Amino acid sequence: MSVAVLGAGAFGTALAISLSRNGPVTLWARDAGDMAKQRENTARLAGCPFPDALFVTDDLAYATTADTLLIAVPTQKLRGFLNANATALAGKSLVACCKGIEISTGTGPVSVIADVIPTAVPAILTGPSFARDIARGLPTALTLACTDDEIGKHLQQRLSTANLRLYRTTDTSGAELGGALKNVIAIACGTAMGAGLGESARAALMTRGFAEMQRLAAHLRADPQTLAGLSGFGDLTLTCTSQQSRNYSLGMSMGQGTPFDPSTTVEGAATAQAVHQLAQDNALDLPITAAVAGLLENRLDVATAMRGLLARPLKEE
Ligand SMILES: NC(=O)C1=CN([C@@H]2O[C@H](COP(=O)(O)OP(=O)(O)OC[C@H]3O[C@@H](n4cnc5c(N)ncnc54)[C@H](O)[C@@H]3O)[C@@H](O)[C@H]2O)C=CC1
Ligand SMILES: O=C(CO)COP(=O)(O)O
Repeated sequence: MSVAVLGAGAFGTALAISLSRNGPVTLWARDAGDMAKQRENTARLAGCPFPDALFVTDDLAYATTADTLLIAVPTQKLRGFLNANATALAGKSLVACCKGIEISTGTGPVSVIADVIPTAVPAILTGPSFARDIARGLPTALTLACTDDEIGKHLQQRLSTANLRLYRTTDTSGAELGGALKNVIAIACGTAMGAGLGESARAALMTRGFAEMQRLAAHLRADPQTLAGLSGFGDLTLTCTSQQSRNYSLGMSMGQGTPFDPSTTVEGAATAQAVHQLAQDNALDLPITAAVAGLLENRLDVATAMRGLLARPLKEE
């Protein structure tokens, strides 16, 4: 099984570095720039040199001769990327390596792939992992979700390494929801910590945020077990507790009232908007998501958002 990673941001580069410890891997970038010469992605993942088995190219036709393609572009860019390259991607195993819900459709990456490239076998690789940890070969466990279990088994074998352990599921819906929704809750947690509301408040937001994740997943008929696994609870834990997370860091800036670089990829911002819309359309009660959407759209300030959450009617857990 030959592998190429399409998209050379931090995560795509880290995956390509990690997988090339198993055998040859192609990393495709729109603008390969000096990466091939420098043998390093200095813009997105500085300090992580490329192994010899990693080949960098900006030739998509060449990269897509691999039979397994990992797509690591941000969720809101995925449809455009697929549409632009539909012919080359037809009939392939396409593994989404992004976390989010598309604003225009309210669906996740697996559904977007199935919609644009119906002949492809879509899958998703998701779970708790920072790009830098993966690139350094630190121990990591992720979820590989593919509705076709036989193909899922092949992908699990090929994409696991000595330090990157993949667990398998056929519940693509649960896996993509966990990865998308935890980012929204991480923004909420970062905001609380940035505003000095304390670690007890963060624990409350994580727990009640997880309840929101489960509520939406149940509504969309995802398996609750998936949400309790690496792609849900696991990634929620990592992202809500680490300043390495861009979602958490955006929240910290909002809580502190400090500026944040708008060019940073923060998937939870668009996903908060998409999920808030989904909740409204389906009469679902997702108050933390609503608060994050309100903060991001400047409809709410932090104090008002927190007061609103605390003043909700008391209920059973
Ligand atoms: N950075 C991390 O630690 C992790 C990131 N992820 C996920 O990986 C996805 C990508 O994030 P990062 O790599 O961190 O972002 P990044 O901001 O480092 O890179 C995004 C890359 O996508 C490329 N890109 C954007 N639109 C494109 C298009 N139409 N065609 C080709 N390339 C395009 C950009 O040029 C850039 O290289 C996100 O969904 C993120 O949630 C998942 C786990 C860990
Ligand atoms: O998804 C991630 C960790 O699992 C990376 O988080 P950020 O996108 O918030 O940096």
